[in-house]
Amino acid sequence: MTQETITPGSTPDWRSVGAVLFDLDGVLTPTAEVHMVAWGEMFNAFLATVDDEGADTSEYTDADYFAHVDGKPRYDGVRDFLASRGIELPEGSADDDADEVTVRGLGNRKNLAFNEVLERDGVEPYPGSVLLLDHLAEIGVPLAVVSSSANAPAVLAAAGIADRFGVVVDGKVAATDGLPGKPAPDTYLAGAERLGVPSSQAVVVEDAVSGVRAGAAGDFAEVIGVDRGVGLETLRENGATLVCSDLAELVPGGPA
Ligand SMILES: O=P(O)(O)OC[C@H]1O[C@@H](O)[C@H](O)[C@@H](O)[C@@H]1O
Repeated sequence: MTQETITPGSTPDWRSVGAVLFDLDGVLTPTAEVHMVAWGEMFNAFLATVDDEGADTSEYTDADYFAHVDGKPRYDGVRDFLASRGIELPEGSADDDADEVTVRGLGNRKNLAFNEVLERDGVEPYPGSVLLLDHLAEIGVPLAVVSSSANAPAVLAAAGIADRFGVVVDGKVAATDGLPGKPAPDTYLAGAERLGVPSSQAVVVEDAVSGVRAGAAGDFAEVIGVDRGVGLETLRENGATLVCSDLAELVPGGPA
């Protein structure tokens, strides 16, 4: 795979693509921002309670999100961030109540905050992403969503785009089927397989470092990185073969 940046007039040849596998949060909907706020509130409240000289309890920032949490399954994000600060908690169980101080308890706490915002504010898809979905539907390319989030079906429904995808591999599907989360390629490979398309003919579209790594670890035709804050260079360095700032740039004849 070679690396390119979208330039005016150079869009992928979508008619030769077997399928497109989209990440959701930050690619189709601006919900990465909702996740970021919910994680920040939860982690900073938690860090304020940590009394351990060996732990780094300085403020959790967006840089922590991009480095340790973005794109990963919920509890992997908690575990990886805590490890970066020298903090280890018991795992807990998936149905821990959100008050318990465990990896799962903290993840559940954040999930309550995320769902509160989703219910209160709703969500609109990125207009540029809808333009690309429209184009791909018009030329008949099979589409899947491959998201680490267990909330993906609720977000797709709230954004009014659920019916555009033949397959959704979300955090719950991955847990049920025992699929390792991003940065492992397994959820993307499962998306292609469920659409009945060889992965080598499928394109991955991602905004997170863990996600472009997942794409690069599979044998996909292309890994497109969309920069929503991670940075074009970082996306490239981690395996994106093509980078852009908005999916409208990938629509033939669209804004470049
Ligand atoms: O907690 P959820 O909704 O299952 O989501 C897990 C992760 O899903 C990813 O899609 C998001 O990029 C992350 O921010 C989020 O933490």
